[in-house]
Amino acid sequence: MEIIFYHPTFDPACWLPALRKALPGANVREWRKGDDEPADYALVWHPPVEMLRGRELKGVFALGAGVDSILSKLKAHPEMLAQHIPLFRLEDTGMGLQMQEYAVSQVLHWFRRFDDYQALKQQARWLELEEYRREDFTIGILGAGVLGAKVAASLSAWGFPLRCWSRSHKDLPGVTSFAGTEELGEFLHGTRVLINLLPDTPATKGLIDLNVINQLADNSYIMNLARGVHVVENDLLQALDSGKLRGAMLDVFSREPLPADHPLWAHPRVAMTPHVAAATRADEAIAFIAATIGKLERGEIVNGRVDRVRGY
Ligand SMILES: NC(=O)C1=CN([C@@H]2O[C@H](COP(=O)(O)OP(=O)(O)OC[C@H]3O[C@@H](n4cnc5c(N)ncnc54)[C@H](OP(=O)(O)O)[C@@H]3O)[C@@H](O)[C@H]2O)C=CC1
Ligand SMILES: O=CC(=O)O
Repeated sequence: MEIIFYHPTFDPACWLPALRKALPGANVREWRKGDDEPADYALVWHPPVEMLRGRELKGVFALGAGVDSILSKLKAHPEMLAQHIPLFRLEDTGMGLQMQEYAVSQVLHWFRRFDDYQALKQQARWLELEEYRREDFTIGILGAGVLGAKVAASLSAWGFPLRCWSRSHKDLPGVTSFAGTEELGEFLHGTRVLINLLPDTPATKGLIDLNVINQLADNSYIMNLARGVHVVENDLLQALDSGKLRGAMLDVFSREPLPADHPLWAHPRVAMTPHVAAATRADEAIAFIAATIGKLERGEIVNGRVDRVRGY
């Protein structure tokens, strides 16, 4: 079995030996420009078109959870990957726990008003603020897939009222489920903390705009852990300035790296991280890929296949 690997930033010296160990019998090589030798599987992130074009692969694995970049490239270059070649993505592989750490720590930060106390500290003011009550701190999670469900489970342990919004209804313990555009308004009404874990698809781009934000509870918070294109950044800034939103925690942006002159950098009630909410962990990703290839070779059912029409 021949496997080709391409990632613009991952170190092949770390990945290739680990892949060879997990897939004994497979020849794993780093794909380099000009390599058109046969391959059975490709493991990729932001692959050049010429790497995949014309290959009769048994499967392509995206080395991350989101497949928006590869699907948008495919839209521009449909010849890159024939429709019948299955595309897989990483399901959890350690990202769930990272998302839980991120979401829980930030929700508690807002709930215990550490952002307000930090602002008071800047003014050397000793002031006891009114406590927030859990019952006024409903958390709404956009996207209740692999990562959204994990985040919901971790917040549920802290006793917050929880709701999720997805395409289909979910049965998650302690979480009220809403589905489809017809239930979006009900989901937003009363939500105090909005956490975004949707995939980037034509249906979700620009979803978090002023219209959506205005339906949240007053003094609400937004945490974007998915993709920058989900949030209309000017609308977010407007809602922060009007006081509708109390704060935003952003991991992803419409442009990455965020340009140095972008107003989000300077906004006092915006906190941010540089797209690090949940990184691909080599060991767990390789275990998932090796197990999936094993199942594919044996003709078994596998997880993680992307529906290219649906877009995730
Ligand atoms: N910032 C970071 O470091 C990282 C960001 N991510 C982002 O997180 C995203 C989510 O990952 P993951 O949980 O694994 O993805 P999943 O595919 O498992 O979950 C996606 C969820 O979104 C829902 N959904 C999709 N389209 C719509 C729609 N139009 N309306 C309502 N709900 C919709 C799905 O509904 P249904 O269940 O009904 O199909 C599903 O619940 C990734 O696509 C990626 O962009 C991922 C990893 C790291
Ligand atoms: O943003 C990262 C991913 O895995 O998707």
